[in-house]
Amino acid sequence: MATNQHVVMVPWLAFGHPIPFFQLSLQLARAGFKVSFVSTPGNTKRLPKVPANVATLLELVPFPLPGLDNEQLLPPGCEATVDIPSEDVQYLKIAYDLLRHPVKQFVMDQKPDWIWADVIPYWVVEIAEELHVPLAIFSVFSAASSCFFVIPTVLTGGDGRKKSPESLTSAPEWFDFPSPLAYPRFLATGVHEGFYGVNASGISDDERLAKIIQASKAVAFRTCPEYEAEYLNLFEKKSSKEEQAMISSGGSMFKRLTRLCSLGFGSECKLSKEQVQEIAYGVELSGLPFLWALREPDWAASEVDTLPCGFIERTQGRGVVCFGWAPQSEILGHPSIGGSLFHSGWGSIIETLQFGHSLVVLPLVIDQPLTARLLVHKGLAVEIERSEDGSFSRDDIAKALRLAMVSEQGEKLRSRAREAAQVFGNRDLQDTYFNTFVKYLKENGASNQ
Ligand SMILES: C[C@@H]1O[C@H](OP(=O)(O)OP(=O)(O)OC[C@H]2O[C@@H](n3ccc(=O)[nH]c3=O)[C@H](O)[C@@H]2O)[C@H](O)[C@H](O)[C@H]1O
Repeated sequence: MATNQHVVMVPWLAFGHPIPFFQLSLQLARAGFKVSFVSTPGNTKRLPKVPANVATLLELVPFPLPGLDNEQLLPPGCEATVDIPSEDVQYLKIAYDLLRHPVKQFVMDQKPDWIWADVIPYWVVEIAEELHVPLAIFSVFSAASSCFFVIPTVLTGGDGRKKSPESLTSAPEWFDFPSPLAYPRFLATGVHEGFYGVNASGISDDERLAKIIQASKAVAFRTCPEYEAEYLNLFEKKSSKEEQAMISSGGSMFKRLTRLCSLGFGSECKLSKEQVQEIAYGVELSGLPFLWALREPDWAASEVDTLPCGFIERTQGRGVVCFGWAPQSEILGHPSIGGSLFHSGWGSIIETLQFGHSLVVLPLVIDQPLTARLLVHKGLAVEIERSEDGSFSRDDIAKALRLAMVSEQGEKLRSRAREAAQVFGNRDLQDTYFNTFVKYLKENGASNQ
């Protein structure tokens, strides 16, 4: 059995991806694997420092993002979705796809035991096949979201039928159990276009995912059966893949629920002026203390312009707005945080539930409506009421925050969130899943072929 196997990690350039890939890389290095984490110089600089005790095993491999000819499709220095408007992500994919060349050379030189890829770099398939390196996919999405989109025929090597926007508004026909997963009408068209639409990169996200999944020996999910066993079983039943259930590295258990609410909307959501203002008025109306991680949006001339006039002054002493990239994981682990208002990004959900926080969700893009539906179905979150056109009101924001954080009828929600911490923050459980994952790697790596 190979010892000190070498794993090459290839995450996508959206921060909900490199962070879990980095956490997994750290765990593998601690387990004695050599890990090469491939990204761009700007992104590797934004990751936490590699601890000294694994610095010889975990290497960040920064490949400069190739320039996109002189059309300046991407402003210089933009290396992640957080740096650009949503409509420019297609150009980031073009630049990212050009990394296939340095990555192929690296794999040729290093001869690793594994390539573990994300859902976007479909070109790793050709590299893995040509250089005979086992390929697998690490899904930073939940098993439920993956089951919703990965059509069974794709899993068995057939063509993925492109679903219609209408079909996204109900649970897929291949779900053999009742499921709340579905998109509200006001998001279905946008999500459909984002996943199935062909963009400037020349290949749609669903085709990228299908190519990688079909060529992968295994699929690893950042989750656990205690939360979504029915979806993990469905995925396994519909595919010949083995799948490893595991959860991200947990933090310390959260002991006390106090009333400070943290707000964050991930790295991909670009909130409009109306949305930011309505959220601000809602937080103000709730009367709750808060900490808001707010990235300055493109439409604001300055940080202060982002918020309603006088908001900072009126909430002085009760709330803090942290502009720019905030240390979210650390904030959530702080004993004064009692709950979170999030966009329902899977990474933030895992980070929140491991501390037993009560959750208020405002899903906006990609898989968020699905992860929100499942959280509400399991009694772990309250979702902000939305109108037909997707808009929401400050009153609904305030009502949901008070229900989740302080009101009597929210006690059941809060106690369920505390119970969820027994799973999402359970190190023993995570170690069990991780050790199963390591055993699989060692028994199926290149040197065992
Ligand atoms: C998986 C998928 O990738 C995307 O992730 P996105 O970045 O939006 O959100 P998270 O998954 O919460 O990931 C966000 C990650 O960025 C970290 N963070 C964010 C903001 C900040 O100021 N500081 C931080 O440290 C946060 O701690 C988390 O680890 C898609 O939306 C999708 O919905 C999600 O399921």
